[in-house]
Amino acid sequence: MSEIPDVADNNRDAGVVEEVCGYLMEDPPRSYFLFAGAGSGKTRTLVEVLRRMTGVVEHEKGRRLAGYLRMYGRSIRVVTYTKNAVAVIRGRLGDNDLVCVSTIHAFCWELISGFNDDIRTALIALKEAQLEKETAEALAKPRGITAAKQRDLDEIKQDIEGFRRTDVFIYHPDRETYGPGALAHKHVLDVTAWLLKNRPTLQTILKDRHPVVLIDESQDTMKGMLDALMGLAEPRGSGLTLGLLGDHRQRIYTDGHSDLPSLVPPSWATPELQMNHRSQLRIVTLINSIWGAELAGRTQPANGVEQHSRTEKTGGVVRLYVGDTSLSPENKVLGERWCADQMREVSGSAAWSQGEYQLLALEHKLVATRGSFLDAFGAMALLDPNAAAPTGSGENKGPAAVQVLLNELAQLEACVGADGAVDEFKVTEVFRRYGRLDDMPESTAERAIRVDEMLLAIGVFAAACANPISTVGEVLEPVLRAKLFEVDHRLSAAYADKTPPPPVPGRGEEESRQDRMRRGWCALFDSPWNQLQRYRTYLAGHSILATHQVVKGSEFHHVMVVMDDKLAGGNQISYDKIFGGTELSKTDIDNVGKGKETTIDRTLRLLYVTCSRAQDSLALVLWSSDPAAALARIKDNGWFADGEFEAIP
Ligand SMILES: Nc1ncnc2c1ncn2[C@@H]1O[C@H](COP(=O)(O)OP(=O)(O)OP(=O)(O)O)[C@@H](O)[C@H]1O
Repeated sequence: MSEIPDVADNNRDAGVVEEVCGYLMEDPPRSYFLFAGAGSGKTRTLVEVLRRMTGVVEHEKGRRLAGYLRMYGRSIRVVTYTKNAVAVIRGRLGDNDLVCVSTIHAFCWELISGFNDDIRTALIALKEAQLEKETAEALAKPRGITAAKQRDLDEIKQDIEGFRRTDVFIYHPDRETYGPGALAHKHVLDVTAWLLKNRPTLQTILKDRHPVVLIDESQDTMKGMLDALMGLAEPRGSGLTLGLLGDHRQRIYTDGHSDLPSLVPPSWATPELQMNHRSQLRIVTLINSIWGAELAGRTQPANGVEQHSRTEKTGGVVRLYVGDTSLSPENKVLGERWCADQMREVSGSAAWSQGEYQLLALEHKLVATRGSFLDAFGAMALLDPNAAAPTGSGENKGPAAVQVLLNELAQLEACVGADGAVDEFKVTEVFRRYGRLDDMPESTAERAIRVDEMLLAIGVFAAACANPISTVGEVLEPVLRAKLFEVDHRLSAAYADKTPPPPVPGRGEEESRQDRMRRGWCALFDSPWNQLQRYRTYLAGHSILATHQVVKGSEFHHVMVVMDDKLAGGNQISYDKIFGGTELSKTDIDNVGKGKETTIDRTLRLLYVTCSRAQDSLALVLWSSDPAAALARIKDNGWFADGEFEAIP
């Protein structure tokens, strides 16, 4: 074959940048939905469009648009899903005052901050609608409004009263805000969506500041905001032009619209990227077949662009290994090691034997088991189920009450050598960083006593850290006794409380928040200290272990996807159903009948996202409740060729 068709093939999307620029510069501009599949280089496309539209790259119409934006003090708004994506786009664009890039939370807050009366009205309207809906739903049930339900309804009424009494609302897109008037992240999106629909002034402000809004990962963007913006962009020429980038096959959050492509108005342009620049051919064909599969229990349409791999990426290895889910966690880890050895052989890549592959697991608990920090993770999840695990947004801080363990003590531990020796210079730096040297006693004698007390405590701390069997409680003891750092009052109170943990609630039994927290504290103090380090690494996203949900936008040469429904909890996802080891449930069948989203739909998308992270080789490990049945179905469904799947011995 000559080289010309190859180049042409790899460049099949080359015209899309110009095509999109064309839509945005038509008079009036035309909104568009860019279908950008996995690894299609959507960030690059977005940046290239922006560079042309703002006159960075020579472009006649772009120069005119830049002049117009500058004259009216306007800019193009780009909304991304994570802060990381903001940094990537800003980095690639350089200094460009005609483009404003932010997350959706920062965008919304910029629009509404300071409009306290409007925020209050919106919050009250939203809560009143919720109250009305929940009351009607409860009344429709045979038992009517139960005592527990009444408590919930009263809480909503109290919230409404609280809003009425609030003068000023506060918020920060990058952290939790506390205290009177503090808004939660979700509130800010709901309020902005409500105001954009109901307040013409805000509509005018938006159009006046940002006549063009481009939204990345639109399949996962909160429905309410998307609806409000799509409403404002209609009819064409209304003063707001929208560009949505997305891939509905990669939707993994429930916030987004379930079938965005079908909602796109017919007047919009729908350009498509067909290339997958990331993965080798075999991986691209696998993800194409996964998406195209006709599976029992599937309700979502198989619409979307069939992807093409780059012409030089002709290889790639995929394997599916199936084992018995009733094995112990230890045996499963051994089984996964066996799979990695097989991958080493079939792919010829040493990365598989050197632990240099990315393990993607369905669930945080599974990751914590594989990463040997289950006790610490379990305790954190009891203390604050919403903050214990990393999330897709990159906001991974862990429960607020234990921050001293995750920050100050981690830094203090870094001053301790493997032999338990303490680097006093570094220790002083850590104390200075946290302002702990500011209020040392004035008098020399008292100062010397305090220094001795601190050094003694640091010595005990260092010895406890160096001892591999120390618990969190043991390491914490000298820190609290000598008041080395400022500690959240909940942590010190829990430590001082020596009552035993309440019993674990039975199946279906409700547990009060206090009991759950007390169990969490006791479990945390008893957890091995060395697990915290692994937990911190995981939280920060630096671990080779990750859950499917947090790998949005990432890519890795070698990927092992571990699928174990047993550890997943809940019934939102089931790989075993997709691969045939478990039958569909009655609810699944009912949902299919009603055309509602099913477990199969959700799982298929998660599988699509995880598989499409791999560049060169991909191992799927399924822990099934019926490995023989699953293997028989896998043989039939055609995703894998003979020799590409086998049982884990
Ligand atoms: N035009 C191109 N030519 C060569 N390589 C490209 C091109 N566009 C993107 N790539 C490479 O392909 C890979 C995937 O690109 P990128 O991560 O931007 O895709 P994406 O569309 O954001 O994917 P996903 O939605 O799956 O996260 C990257 O390694 C990138 O450098």
